Amino acid sequence: MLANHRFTTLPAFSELQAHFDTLKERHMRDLFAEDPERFTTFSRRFEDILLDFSKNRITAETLQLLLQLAEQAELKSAIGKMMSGDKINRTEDRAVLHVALRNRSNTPILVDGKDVMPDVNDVLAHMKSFTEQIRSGEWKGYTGKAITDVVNIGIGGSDLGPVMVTEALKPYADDKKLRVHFVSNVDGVHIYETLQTVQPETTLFLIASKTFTTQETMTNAQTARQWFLDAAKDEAAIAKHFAALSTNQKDVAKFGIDPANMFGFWDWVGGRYSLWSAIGLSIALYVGFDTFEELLAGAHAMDQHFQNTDLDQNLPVILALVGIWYNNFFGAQTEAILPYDQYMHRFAAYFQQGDMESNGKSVDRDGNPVDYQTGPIIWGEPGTNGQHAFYQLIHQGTKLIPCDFLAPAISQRPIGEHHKILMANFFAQPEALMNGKTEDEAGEELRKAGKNEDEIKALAPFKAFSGNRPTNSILFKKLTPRTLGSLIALYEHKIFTQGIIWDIFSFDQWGVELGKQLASRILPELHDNTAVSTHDSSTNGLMNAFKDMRKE
Ligand SMILES: O=P(O)(O)OC[C@H]1O[C@](O)(CO)[C@@H](O)[C@@H]1O
Repeated sequence: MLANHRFTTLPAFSELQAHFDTLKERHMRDLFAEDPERFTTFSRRFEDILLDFSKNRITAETLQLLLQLAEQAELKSAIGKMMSGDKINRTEDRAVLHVALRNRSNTPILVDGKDVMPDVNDVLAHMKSFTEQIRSGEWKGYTGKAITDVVNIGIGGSDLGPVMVTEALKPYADDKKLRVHFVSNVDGVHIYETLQTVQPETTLFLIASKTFTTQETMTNAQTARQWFLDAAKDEAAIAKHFAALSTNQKDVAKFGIDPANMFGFWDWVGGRYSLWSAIGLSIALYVGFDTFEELLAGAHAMDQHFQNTDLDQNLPVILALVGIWYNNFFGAQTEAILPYDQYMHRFAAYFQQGDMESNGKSVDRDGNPVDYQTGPIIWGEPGTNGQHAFYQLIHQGTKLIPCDFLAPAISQRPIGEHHKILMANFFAQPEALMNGKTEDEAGEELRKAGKNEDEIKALAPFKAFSGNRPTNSILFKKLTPRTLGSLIALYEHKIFTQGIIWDIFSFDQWGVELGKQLASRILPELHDNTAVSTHDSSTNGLMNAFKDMRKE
């Protein structure tokens, strides 16, 4: 069981508040000027990953107090509890063991007294042999042809991780053994457009759903099944073209999927932490099983770092603490994740679910409403695209938006000057956000450009940048499977750390239930043209307008 505490009554919390008052007006430009060692003091390395957090509004004292906060929240003990299979997801009475899925050292991890590792290894072995059969062409479809396309049907955690990772590791699929497609939205457009691009006789469908009851996924799966049967005209052919990634054996069997094609996992794998499980089968099929294992190994290495490294050297802990500093003291509402790597273009979207579904909570572990801020709004797009879209607000808007910049030192696709240009931007943006530009500096530039003093006076306020806007820079050698695994685990553990310190449960997601319940109540009401009057006037009005529009 996790120990409860009231976040705002931890001794370090009030010390941080007092400290904040002394620091809030200080400019990072001055902090850098005062300390030539600032980069060394506020940067950490893990394998090929460098975290520079020196461009934050912190001093050595801030870091010390934040570390005390983590200690007072008993973070170390909480990490130990997660890693050893304690049922820390109390509202669902479950352990939280995505770390077991990538536990490459194979040390036993017990849940209810039973080591989970043999089952984990069995599923990995099953995934491996299946992957090899499909990729080698040994596995034949119902007309005797090899599989060329894999369609993963899933949503949320059963989609976002595989999408993000297959995009990120595209260079590792250069052998072009298989194409992968992802269908998530219940909007029929999504499955329609995907089915336009594949052939029944050479397509493998992966029905990815932890519960195997998710409305969107089951609707898409039934449509895919029907589309397939329209061509194959034989239910026996399903065994060659459908596999299930799920914890729900009963419903998988009901759907008609051969039990030999079911890849299981367990209730202690949270949906948004499941890409390491059977849910990652599309990844393994796309990049090959060895590459998938490297991804697992990278995550495992980060798990060990998180568990065994002192808090002040611990990358996930530092990221988490810096986030708390802005969230709870500066009042920042959002955090941007900005990868300068086109292959990582779904990284922010992935952690939108990872972070917001985990820490979007307003009740503490005692069941009391919290009187402080918890999880931030996560958003972001790859650089440099974002620079030409929303960075204006980050540079000159009224909101404080802490940003994480991520980039590889070595491009997967070194072409001409592209990577150096990309990296020049990666270095320039955090520098600009930190330093800003004073009105005097802006005026001087205008003077040099030939403007007269009246023009300078009129224009300089618009051309000035306040600066003092915080960033973390995460520079890594190359986006290898191992590094990607480590980066994902880095953010996962950041989320865990923040949840522990905020005294909330990060591994349930009750907030998604109400909308689901209402949708299932509304669906039957859409089946005929009868006017609806059972909801509030807005919902009634909208539903009735919908019915009217469809009459015309
Ligand atoms: O894998 P499943 O059971 O289909 O769930 C999909 C997603 O739905 C959610 O439960 C939220 O509705 C997520 O937590 C999960 O990742």
